[in-house]
Amino acid sequence: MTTELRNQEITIQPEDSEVVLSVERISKKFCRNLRRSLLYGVQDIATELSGGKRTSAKLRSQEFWALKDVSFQLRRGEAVGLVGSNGAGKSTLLRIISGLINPDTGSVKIRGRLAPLIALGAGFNPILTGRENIYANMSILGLSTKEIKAKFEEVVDFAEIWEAIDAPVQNYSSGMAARLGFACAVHTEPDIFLIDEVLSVGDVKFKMKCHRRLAKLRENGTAFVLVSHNSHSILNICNTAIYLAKGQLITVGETEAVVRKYEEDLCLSGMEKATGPLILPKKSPDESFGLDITLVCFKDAQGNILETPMSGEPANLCVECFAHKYIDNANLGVVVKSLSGENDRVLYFTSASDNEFLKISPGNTELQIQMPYCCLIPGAYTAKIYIKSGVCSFDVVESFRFTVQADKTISRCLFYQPRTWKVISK
Ligand SMILES: Nc1ncnc2c1ncn2[C@@H]1O[C@H](COP(=O)(O)OP(=O)(O)OP(=O)(O)O)[C@@H](O)[C@H]1O
Repeated sequence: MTTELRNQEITIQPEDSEVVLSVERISKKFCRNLRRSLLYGVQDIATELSGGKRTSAKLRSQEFWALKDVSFQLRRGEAVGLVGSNGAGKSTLLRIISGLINPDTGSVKIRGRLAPLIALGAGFNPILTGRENIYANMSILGLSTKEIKAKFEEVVDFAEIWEAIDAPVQNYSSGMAARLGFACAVHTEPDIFLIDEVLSVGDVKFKMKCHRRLAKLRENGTAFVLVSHNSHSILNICNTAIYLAKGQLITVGETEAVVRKYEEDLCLSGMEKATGPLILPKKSPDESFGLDITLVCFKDAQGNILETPMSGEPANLCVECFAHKYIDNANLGVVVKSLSGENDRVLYFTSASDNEFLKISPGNTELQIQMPYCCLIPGAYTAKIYIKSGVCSFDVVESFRFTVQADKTISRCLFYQPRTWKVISK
């Protein structure tokens, strides 16, 4: 499988008839201060009324870019997932695409009918009945009264709200309102479907029904933009993904690679990205127990220092030490923990448990744990490294922090397992 991650640059091809959605250099700024925000709004209206031009590409005091220069295209039948942490700008992007808010710069081109399913039930009037809301909602989504009449029973059947159809929507449970919102949107048979986190609502049976329906729509050429914090939904539904952070498009490309990059960043965020060798201060003779660890690092098979080991690639964990005397049965131990906190102890090995008793001569020595491949998945780790002889401890490094990266697609599991595939005819 090829892993393709692109940065911000994207070629917009307006002539491509398969393109149903083209988002071109969209930027949107907001102001966190409500009073100022209202003031700017009034100023902008006044400028426009007096024939002037808004300086929309510049930030005023207390404004920030919720989206900056975001471009992408969506073709018929394609599904793109939007990933990014809270406040990254995903919902803002969907709201701009659906026309709920205007961008400050850039444009959105849509070919065909668009159905935004941005907040389930949000498009409903609570005092109107389910029946009345179906008509109101579907006509906003572009269907004629005749078309809605023809689909009405199907919508009610899908939403499974037969007995409550003439009750006001404010009396519906959140699940019922969610089902009705989904049913209205899918039955408009849109060319582009925008879905924001809504697949996580409803019971399992209804979720499965939604997924089946979405698959059918997609077969018929509907394109999707899906926002979800659930990577599994994105991986199962989308063939491409976009990773947003602080309003910027970080990467766009094949779903698994983008989700991996996002999760890697998520896992590393808040902690310093640890790379390179750990050099330890020299010990005075009083502090030493006869053998001092002087350096810990990873090296490749050729002996070059590895800033970050790569999943699936050879990696030698090297421990340099200075011995004051001859030691004939040293035991080197390594305990690796994940800094993401999910897995307590991910690796633990000692030379003694491998029946290797290391002989160390006085002076400088490098001890190597040669690993044909690094089995750790991308993330941040800490290793405790010690050298003992029996119960006598010579030296210990409490925390050697390192980061593992990957240049290939690593499936979402706990370890990386290198493998080859064969077909043997019998
Ligand atoms: N109307 C608004 N006025 C001011 N700031 C806003 C407004 N709408 C959104 N923002 C801010 O813009 C940024 C992007 O918000 P957005 O809702 O698009 O993020 P998101 O990626 O959808 O986050 P989440 O995953 O939490 O839903 C956030 O900092 C948010 O606080």
